[in-house]
Amino acid sequence: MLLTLLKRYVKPYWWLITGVVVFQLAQSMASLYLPTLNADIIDNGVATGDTAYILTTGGWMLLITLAQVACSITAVYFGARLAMAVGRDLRRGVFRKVGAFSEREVSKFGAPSLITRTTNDVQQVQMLVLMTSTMLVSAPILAIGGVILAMQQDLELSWLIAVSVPVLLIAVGLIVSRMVPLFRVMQKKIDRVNLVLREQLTGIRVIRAFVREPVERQRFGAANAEITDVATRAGRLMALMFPVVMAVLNVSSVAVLWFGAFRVEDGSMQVGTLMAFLQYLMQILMAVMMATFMAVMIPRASVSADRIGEVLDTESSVVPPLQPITDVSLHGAIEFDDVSFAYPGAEAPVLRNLTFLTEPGTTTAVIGSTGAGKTTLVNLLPRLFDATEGSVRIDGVDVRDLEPDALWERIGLVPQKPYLFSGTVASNLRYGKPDATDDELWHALEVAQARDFVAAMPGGLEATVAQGGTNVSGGQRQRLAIARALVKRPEIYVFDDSFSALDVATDGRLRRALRADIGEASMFVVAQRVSSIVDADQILVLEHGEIVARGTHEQLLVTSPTYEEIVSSQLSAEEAAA
Ligand SMILES: Nc1ncnc2c1ncn2[C@@H]1O[C@H](COP(=O)(O)OP(=O)(O)OP(=O)(O)O)[C@@H](O)[C@H]1O
Repeated sequence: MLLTLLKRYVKPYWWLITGVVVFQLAQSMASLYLPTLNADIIDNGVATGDTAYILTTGGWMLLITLAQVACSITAVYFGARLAMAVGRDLRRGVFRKVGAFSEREVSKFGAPSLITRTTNDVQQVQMLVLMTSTMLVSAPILAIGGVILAMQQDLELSWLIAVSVPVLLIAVGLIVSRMVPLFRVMQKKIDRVNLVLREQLTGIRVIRAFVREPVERQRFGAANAEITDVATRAGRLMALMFPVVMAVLNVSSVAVLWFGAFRVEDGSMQVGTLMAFLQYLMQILMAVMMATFMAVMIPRASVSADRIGEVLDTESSVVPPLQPITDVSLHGAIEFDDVSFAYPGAEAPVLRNLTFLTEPGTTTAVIGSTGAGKTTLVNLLPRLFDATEGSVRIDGVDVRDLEPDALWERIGLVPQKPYLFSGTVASNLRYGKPDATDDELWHALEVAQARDFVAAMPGGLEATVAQGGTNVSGGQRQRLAIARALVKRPEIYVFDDSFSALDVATDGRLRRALRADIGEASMFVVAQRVSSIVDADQILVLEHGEIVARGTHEQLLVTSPTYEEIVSSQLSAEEAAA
């Protein structure tokens, strides 16, 4: 997966890769040339006391060193740009994919894991690109070139290379092989910490109310301890790497100097040659070390690439149609034709053989006990889920055949738990229609019975809204969400239990204003309270996923014992409260 991912995401930046390769090549060549000049200056300048030779060769060495540094910096610059670009594109790719997911896929991965995959996992791949771009070209050139040039300097001492390189490889290889399995565990542990943290933040009020802070602290502590434990084990191994490498490097240097000194003594080798040989051996070992760094990075990034790939390879279960119908003017006639629905993984269907038709411009209400399937029913309209059997049609067109954006543009959904985004009242209201004027916003607020409280907020339309709308009350949030749907002016409004937090008087005013304001649009209202739906053109009574009765309030009072029971239970509850 790592290779496939890299091929796909690195390819567009071929010019940056070319830059990296060219400058890496140049700086490696310079690195390889410097020890030869060094030997030259010692043997032909220092040894003979030729100052002029020292100065000219020294001048060349200085120039080459400067060029090497410049090439090295430029290569790193190109490499860093490449890594950042790949990281950005990957994050965008994952984000877009997740944006197209239906609820089914989001719950399959879990939101915290999707966040880790978009952030931490992408960062691992990005780090690999950065490291690779600085080492991939120079490491093999330094290793191979170093071996050739060292042998050229002195063939007899080259057995030292043959010994020290495998020793370093084996030592580092042993450490790396123990680190790799820890990485997979580590990413899972990060997922876990994210999950606990997220639950704590979203459920903070419940945690306080149930005095569960110590328990939650313990839960977070346990997740945190697990990640620390794995990270410590990986860190311990990583810490071992540096001393091991240094030990091999130092022992090899001493061995070269020891055996080289004998050859210098018997006159078969010059001091400069010995120094050059030593420098080449160091370069070779450094290259081997770079390779082992890669050996650490690759498996780690590979784990992350697999996790990113899983997301990228997952197709939304709500698939867009092959030949989408875009050119359609919807009037809002909704038809459920023998619709059944079961949640993924659940055997029993939540909705069973629903068949009904609503006329354009009318109000349809759904009532029933909790868990009867009301929310599930309305979620099928904007394709938050697709029907398992049967079809949902708008003006005769199956919602699965409509171009998804065309469908969503025409539906104004106010979910049971409306979500407000961080920003201002105005930015939230303009969510579905960015160019709406202030007058349009105030009008929508008026209809949603929200004008007064928004006017009283500091800044009015520009008043700050916290993430999730946590700085406004539940009822205010509901009314802002209704206003947001109204600003969009869709053909079909879906209110899922959107009036529950309103008092009966406000509820009544809001419904009257709504019906007058939305004109020809159709309305689908899920409600718990009979008073919210008495004037609906059609009421569907849902019981255990089936429509057990259908009609107007007056008709149902006569024909449906279930509806009559709901009405009388609510009346007696109101009388008891009075
Ligand atoms: N995402 C889900 N995965 C699995 N089962 C679900 C899911 N959402 C709801 N259910 C189940 O489907 C059934 C119907 O739920 P739904 O939310 O549609 O009921 P409802 O009539 O809207 O209830 P309420 O009035 O309490 O909101 C319930 O038994 C519920 O447990």
